[in-house]
Amino acid sequence: MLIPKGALVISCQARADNPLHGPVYMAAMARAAEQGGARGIRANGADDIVAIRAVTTLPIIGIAKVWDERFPVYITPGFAQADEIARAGADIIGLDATPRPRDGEAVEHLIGRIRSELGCEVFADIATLEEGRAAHAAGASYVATTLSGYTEETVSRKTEGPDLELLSALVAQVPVPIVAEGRFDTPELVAEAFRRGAHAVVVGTAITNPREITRKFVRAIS
Ligand SMILES: CC(=O)N[C@H](C=O)[C@@H](O)[C@H](O)[C@H](O)COP(=O)(O)O
Repeated sequence: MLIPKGALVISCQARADNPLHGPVYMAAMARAAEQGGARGIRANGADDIVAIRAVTTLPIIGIAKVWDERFPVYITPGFAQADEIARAGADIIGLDATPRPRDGEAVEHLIGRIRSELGCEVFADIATLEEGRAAHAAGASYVATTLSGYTEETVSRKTEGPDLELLSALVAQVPVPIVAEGRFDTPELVAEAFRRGAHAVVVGTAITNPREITRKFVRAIS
């Protein structure tokens, strides 16, 4: 297992409209995260992954976001994207493991192919306990709460903070390393995730998105 128990993983992602978009900035973010004690990096797209791979030996959870208005699934929807990010240097392939429609094969099949053909661990982003169970049954190496609050089924449960209830339910009922991800935006919430039995915690926006961090401060004074 590449992500050690107790690891803080930092998600280094910036979309095209973000001033920090681009491999140079994301590689610098990854180096800063490593110097700060991160034990894994989550990154999007082959260009960023190549640049991050060149500056760190930390395990990389690679994802490839592809937006297609015909399908709700955008995190590594198919094998072609998984193959591309594995070649770029990702050790672990992160993907949307919900059963929602996607441009490609069924997720169970996709998980099996990533393991057997690419030899990579699979990091399953899910939104419900049932989806966590199914991802484990399909052979995922890690199950993460990433998509809670972001699928049609769970959007009504989206709170400002993370979905701690889902985290606890997964830890109790799904026998695979459970990763806390999504809106863990304070050190206290990260500590709470570990108290609840998380194997690792992924933090993104609160550490690597200065624009959102600034907005949070500005909201507090306006
Ligand atoms: C729902 C979705 O697409 N989540 C994405 C997955 O890669 C990222 O946009 C998040 O930043 C990441 O999951 C980390 O979460 P947070 O930024 O809340 O710490």
